[in-house]
Amino acid sequence: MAALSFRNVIKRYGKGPKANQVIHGVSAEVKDGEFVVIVGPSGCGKSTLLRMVAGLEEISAGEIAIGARVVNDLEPAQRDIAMVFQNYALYPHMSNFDNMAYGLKIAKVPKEEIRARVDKAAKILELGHLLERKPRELSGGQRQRVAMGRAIVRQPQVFLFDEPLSNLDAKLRAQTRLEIQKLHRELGITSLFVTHDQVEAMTLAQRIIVMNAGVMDQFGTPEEVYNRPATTFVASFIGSPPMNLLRNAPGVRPGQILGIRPEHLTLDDSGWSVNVEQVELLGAERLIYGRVGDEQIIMRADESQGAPAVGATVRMAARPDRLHWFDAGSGKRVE
Ligand SMILES: Nc1ncnc2c1ncn2[C@@H]1O[C@H](COP(=O)(O)OP(=O)(O)OP(=O)(O)O)[C@@H](O)[C@H]1O
Repeated sequence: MAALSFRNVIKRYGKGPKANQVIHGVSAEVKDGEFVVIVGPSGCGKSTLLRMVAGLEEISAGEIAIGARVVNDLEPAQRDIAMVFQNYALYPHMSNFDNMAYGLKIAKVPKEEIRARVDKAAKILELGHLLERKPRELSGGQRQRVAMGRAIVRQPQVFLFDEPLSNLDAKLRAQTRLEIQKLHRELGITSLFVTHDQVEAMTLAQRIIVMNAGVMDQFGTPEEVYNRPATTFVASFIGSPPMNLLRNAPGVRPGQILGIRPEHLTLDDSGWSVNVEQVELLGAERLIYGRVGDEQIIMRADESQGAPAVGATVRMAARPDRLHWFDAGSGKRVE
């Protein structure tokens, strides 16, 4: 196991004046044994960051270190990492056992040791009875577990996961998420996990890196990212429905943005006047969509608050201890 350091990492695709810089100086220290999720919308650079750790992309400037070793110039095979991909990348003609054993065979690990390591991984992943089958004879979730098994047997310093759950249906995704958590508890291997899914990020991560167009906007625990978003981008990316960001509401001065999560609004006679445009019933909760002046506002209400009629005018107030203030120019949180 090892810590993982990003030191002012930059990535450009292409050379010369046509070069396209996509990672703009990322610095972060992932602790030994930590599970860190990199999250952000499509194109923000999360896969590029992961692929630079893996050695599948060159690092244009800066350093990546695994433990005490700077890995910039090391081949992927020398980096002591194992990667789990979205599309499993299993060999279809090999049994699941051979798929899991393949990397060890190449590395000339003795046969008995291969058997022992594969059996141990299969036990952790509950794959024991499926080892003699081929990948096509498994479900998507089972295939993903074989892919994880192949990574585990290598006993790497660092696990890299590139959207490994995105091909699974919702139920299997939730189940595999639990398995990955269990795996991390048992093995304690430093892990970097890329996803565009904020729920996955919030539930899996010990800490989250939120990427915004090649810049790391925040690196913090799920609680920090949710309760103290560093920028308006983080505030609107994490949380569903997103945080309300108001520029023109009464009480907001020019140059400021006021952030309020939908669950921190209440119907209260002292609040803003809001025209209700839509009400969505979500089981025990309802979402009330409305307008305060020319801005949209969303409130999450429980049953006790009743449901206003569409077209009605209500008053909404924010919990004063749950206000977030941002600078309108930079989008950064103002303390
Ligand atoms: N080989 C390449 N050549 C040129 N540009 C690239 C290359 N690979 C990625 N990019 C660009 O780099 C940026 C970051 O891409 P990257 O794949 O890291 O994003 P991502 O956050 O992982 O997105 P997604 O969730 O869609 O996979 C994008 O603008 C992309 O177009």
